[in-house]
Amino acid sequence: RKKCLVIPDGSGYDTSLFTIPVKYADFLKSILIPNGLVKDRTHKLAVDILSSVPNTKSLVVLCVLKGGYKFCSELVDAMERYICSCEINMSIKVEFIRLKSYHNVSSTGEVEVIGLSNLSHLTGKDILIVEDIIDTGKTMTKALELIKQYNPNSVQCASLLLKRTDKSCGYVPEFLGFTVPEGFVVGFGIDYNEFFRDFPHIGVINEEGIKQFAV
Ligand SMILES: O=P(O)(O)OC[C@H]1O[C@H](OP(=O)(O)OP(=O)(O)O)[C@H](O)[C@@H]1O
Ligand SMILES: Oc1ncnc2c1N=NC2
Ligand SMILES: [Mg+2]
Ligand SMILES: [Mg+2]
Repeated sequence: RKKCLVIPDGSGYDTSLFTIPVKYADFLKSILIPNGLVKDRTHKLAVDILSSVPNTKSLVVLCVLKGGYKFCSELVDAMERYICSCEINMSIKVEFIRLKSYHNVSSTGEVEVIGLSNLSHLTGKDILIVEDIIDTGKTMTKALELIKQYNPNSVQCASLLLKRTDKSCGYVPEFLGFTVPEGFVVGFGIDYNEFFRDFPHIGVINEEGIKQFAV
């Protein structure tokens, strides 16, 4: 598997070193990956992905909502800039699928497919699934199972984060931004019960936050 950036166990910057939205200030333990580093790493992933599909004329990017939206937007923008500046003849279409399995800090074990956009036009296409984080791997396993039913030409996955956890089913994406230690991460599209998606950095929620926004 290609290299990725390992965020070591015990990492984390003091939140006082960054601008933090007031509404979240008391509910974060630390900043794991600042927004700038997230974007820098994403831009390199865009080049890695395009270098791995030299003869593909059209790529379908399948964004897994809701968590994947910020990473997918940043990744596709970087891919389009590269395609344009290198004068590559290629088109990218973005499609969306909504999968949900988390409640508070745990996977429910069931992956709910919400509002399935018709995936029939994935048949015969080269697909890149884009996710924010892979933890147990249940969501990605479900996504792959769903998509393969439509006989695509190829399927690869890009995930911003991979959690180093013994709960993992062992699935590893073809393209990966960072591996992160145990701990519930939030920000850059990643939520805790729909909170923190708008938080610009990847941070670790604290116990007060887990209580404050529990459902
Ligand atoms: O590998 P897993 O253990 O399945 O966890 C990873 C998945 O869980 C989260 O989605 P969530 O269910 O929170 O829905 P959301 O994307 O709308 O936040 C996250 O965005 C990934 O899709
Ligand atoms: O750490 C996490 N933070 C938010 N959402 C998810 C996480 N792991 N799987 C889903
Ligand atoms: Mg998700
Ligand atoms: Mg979520």
